[in-house]
Amino acid sequence: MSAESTAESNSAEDNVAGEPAGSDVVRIFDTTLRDGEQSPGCSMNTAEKLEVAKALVDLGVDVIEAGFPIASPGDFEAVQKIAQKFGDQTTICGLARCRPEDIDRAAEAVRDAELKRIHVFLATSAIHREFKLKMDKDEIVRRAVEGVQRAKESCEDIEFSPEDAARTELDFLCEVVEKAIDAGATTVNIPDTVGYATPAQYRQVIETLRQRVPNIERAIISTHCHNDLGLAVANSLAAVEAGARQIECTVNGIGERAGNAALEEIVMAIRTRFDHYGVRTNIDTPKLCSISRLVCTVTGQSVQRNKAIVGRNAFAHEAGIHQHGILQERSTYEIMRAEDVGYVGTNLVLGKHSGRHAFRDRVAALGHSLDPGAFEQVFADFITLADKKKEVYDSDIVALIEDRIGVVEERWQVVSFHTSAGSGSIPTATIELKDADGEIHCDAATGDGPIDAVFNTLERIIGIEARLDSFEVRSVSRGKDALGEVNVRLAALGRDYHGKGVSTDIIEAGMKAYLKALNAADAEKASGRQIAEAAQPARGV
Ligand SMILES: CC(=O)SCCNC(=O)CCNC(=O)[C@H](O)C(C)(C)COP(=O)(O)OP(=O)(O)OC[C@H]1O[C@@H](n2cnc3c(N)ncnc32)[C@H](O)[C@@H]1OP(=O)(O)O
Ligand SMILES: CC(C)C(=O)C(=O)O
Repeated sequence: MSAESTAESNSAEDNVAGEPAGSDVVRIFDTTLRDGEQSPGCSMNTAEKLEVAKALVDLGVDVIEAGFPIASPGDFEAVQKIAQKFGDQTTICGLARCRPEDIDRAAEAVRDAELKRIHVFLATSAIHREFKLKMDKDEIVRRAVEGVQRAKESCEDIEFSPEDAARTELDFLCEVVEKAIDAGATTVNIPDTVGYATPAQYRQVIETLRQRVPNIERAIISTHCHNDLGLAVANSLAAVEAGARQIECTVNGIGERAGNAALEEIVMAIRTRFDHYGVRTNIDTPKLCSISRLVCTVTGQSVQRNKAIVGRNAFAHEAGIHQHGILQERSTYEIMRAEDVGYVGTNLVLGKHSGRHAFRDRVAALGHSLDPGAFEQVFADFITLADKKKEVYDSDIVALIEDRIGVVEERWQVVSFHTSAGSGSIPTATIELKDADGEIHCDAATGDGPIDAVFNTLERIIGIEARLDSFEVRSVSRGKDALGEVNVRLAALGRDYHGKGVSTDIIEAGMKAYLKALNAADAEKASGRQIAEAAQPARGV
């Protein structure tokens, strides 16, 4: 039976969210930009968040939790811009504590979205009540109800989360959920905040809510599972078996501590095991790998090679017996097709004589849509690369696209560079950079090796001292002339920055990566200067 035919056979009884009760659609609520961003080292700027939001819309997620607007002006701005830009295509959600100021700020941030949601949360477990919130059960219920009611004044679509639900006494959880629905919640999310649940136990929590909460059919039951014991995906799927119809998850499973349930794993488990779950999602699965790589690029955090669905080895077969089986019949060792998740292999592609039409087709087939300006830049990079390299692969094109992602304003650009190194000589770099006003700055420095010398020279010209925390280099495709990709992470001006660069010359790739990170630091330094200047009383008036 196809997913579509099952969808048609649903019961017609509607809940207040307009979804048929017992619907076979599992909504994907993506929280990469909120819980994912809470992961150490994963913070993103507004331009990067907009880039990820666009990819999430293209992927087909049902809800984007774009941030926690009260947390900072930057968070507010990102949620507001995402709401303005994408709020007519998918639901944009802002998170709020059960506090009037949080709820009003979240309401303001999502106001311009046609499809909007406010997500209010309050912890309900005994540990959180006693030690964190210092509230008794009555106060929790009162604050939860007041929070939902206040949110309801500015938005129809309200989600309520009893934080740490999986460790909450079941009787009390049922009471809070019932009152939150009566107050107007259209989705009730049951978080396993600390990743403590097991699949059987979590399944039982959802079943109990469905049996004991009299108004439960008026809301969608949602999951939000953390991965502290590596059970986030298994727990989310167990909840689907029990009737949950929204899953909160993040791309690559990033998030607080060990992370959240990984979106790509949830989606492919539901799709691949339709025979078991009998439900479907709205996700365009061939875009899974490209969004995974996008999130790696903007956060500077790569996924491990053996990561399910999106890891480099997810469809690689090394052992002879497996290769033999695959050659006879693919399904002997593969339960899904690489093309169904947009896995980028090493297909030989285009050459320097290829035109824009063929290149645009290939970019689309790789799961990317570029605006005309970015397309022209990537096409120019491709022609330059095809001139240098005998064979250009899909993975090279992906690297070129990602090299352009998140590049908003490059305050400093390379005009030329030269390095010298070798035994018996002192490694030296000489670099010319152009600043935002077009002025050329040239300097030279030495280092422990040519890369160190390049980094020291960049710091001297830009005037920012940085500490290099990590430097990773990998080959993007095969062959000695392969593109090298360098990822750096550095600390400067009290913050962490990361950058990625690609080139067939790994010294140049390292320079591009370090410059991207220093450009981001310098942009923040400049905006800090502007704020400080604006705060000064005007002089000479
Ligand atoms: C499980 C989750 O992922 S929840 C989301 C977590 N995300 C974040 O925390 C985002 C980043 N956080 C922040 O920027 C800040 O913590 C802020 C702006 C939200 C709050 O900052 P502050 O006002 O300085 O408070 P601080 O974070 O130190 O303490 C939290 C306060 O909120 C209260 N609180 C926590 N959760 C809730 C809630 N759901 N509803 C109402 N109050 C709550 C705490 O009891 C504490 O109150 P107190 O200040 O009266 O003691
Ligand atoms: C705000 C809630 C849903 C949360 O992030 C958690 O409980 O982990």
